[in-house]
Amino acid sequence: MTSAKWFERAQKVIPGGVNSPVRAFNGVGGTPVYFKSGKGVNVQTEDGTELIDFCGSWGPLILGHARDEIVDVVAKTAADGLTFGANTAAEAEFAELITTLIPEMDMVRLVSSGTEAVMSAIRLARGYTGRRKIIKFDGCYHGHSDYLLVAAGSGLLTGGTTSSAGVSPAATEEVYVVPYNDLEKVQDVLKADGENIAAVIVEPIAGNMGLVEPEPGFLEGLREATAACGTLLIFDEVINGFRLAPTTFGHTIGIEADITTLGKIIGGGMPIGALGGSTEIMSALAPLGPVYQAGTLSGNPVAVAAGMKTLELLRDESPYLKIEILGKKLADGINAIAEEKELDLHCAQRGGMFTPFFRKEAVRNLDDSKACDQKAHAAYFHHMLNHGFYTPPSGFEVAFVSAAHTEEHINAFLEAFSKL
Ligand SMILES: Cc1ncc(COP(=O)(O)O)c(C=O)c1O
Ligand SMILES: NCC(=O)CCC(=O)O
Repeated sequence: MTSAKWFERAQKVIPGGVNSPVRAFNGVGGTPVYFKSGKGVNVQTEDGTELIDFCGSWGPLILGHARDEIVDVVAKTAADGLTFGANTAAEAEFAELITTLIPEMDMVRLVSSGTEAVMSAIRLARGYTGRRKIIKFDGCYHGHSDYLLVAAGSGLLTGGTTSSAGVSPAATEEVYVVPYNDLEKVQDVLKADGENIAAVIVEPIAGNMGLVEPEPGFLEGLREATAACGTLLIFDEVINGFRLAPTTFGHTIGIEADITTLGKIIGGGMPIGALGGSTEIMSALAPLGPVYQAGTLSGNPVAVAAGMKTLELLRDESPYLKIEILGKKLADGINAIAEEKELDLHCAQRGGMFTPFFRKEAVRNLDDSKACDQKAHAAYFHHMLNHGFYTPPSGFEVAFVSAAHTEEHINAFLEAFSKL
């Protein structure tokens, strides 16, 4: 049965036919593709076609689909029990590995998604500081917990709004929203109300309004300004973590956040999230401290096994230079073709993350990203799809090059792109 037929069936029993709005193709039009199987960079669809995947399940698949070593350990672990709701040796080993690879984390708590990790990090920051308010950045997305569904990126942006119905105004009234890369504004807010602000949360490299890099001094400035008034700095590294090196982005640039959240890559394709920080801050979590945080499936043995194997492979194989070279080749190629054909676009790229922005000028915040031509993005998306390449179905996302991609895949992508 075709994707179109499956979508028709699904829409009757699943709201919008999807289990996450970003999959609905609302930003690009047309019918979502139904995936059947994946290996390496290739996915097979219900339409009988094969696609080369540059979405990578929105980020977890830095080693590609169904890497043998990960699938093997998942199968073996699953055969020994899917969940216990009790402690396992593997979760202790996994926490040891994470805290070794991420020196700013003395302790880490595992949860089941990035959303949960961030939701818990915010509660922890409030509980630890005894303050209520937070600062977030316009266009950053931190999952779908109430406090953070304001001025949010990702699927909300794609849907044409940046907030959600059903969120109590009381929740969002406690959130200051500041443009990304606007350090002065953050300093002003902290100066005026710092003693009531529990945390500043930021995606150190933003990935939910397309790829937007922090300008020199921005993250350093956040570190300084928060430290000066006892406000915690939270780096949401759900996308960034283990993306550019086998550690956090914060660690690679020498900036220690007070709390770091992780997800995606650290589960190797299984549902997981994590939050970590110093012993002092993490000790505020129950059962040591007063901040409650829990989960039936937290530290799930199958997810932990997949995550452990993924981090070990990343540590031991270090595919990062290869991914960076391929990512740069892709972005340089797109930019050269755009120049030659006088297309109004440029490609932002960092390591394996890239976003073709459909305007020539640089994008440094949400307003810039919103000024890009979304119709042109939709045309690009469908053109690439028709040529056998799957990229995120929205102009407000990042696409991913993985360790499973090769130069041939990049050349083929550029060849197809040149026909745009
Ligand atoms: C930076 C960031 N934080 C949090 C989340 C939420 O993670 P999840 O979708 O696993 O709940 C995402 C992605 O969706 C994200 O990109
Ligand atoms: N960059 C945005 C996401 O990764 C979101 C995935 C989802 O909500 O399904």
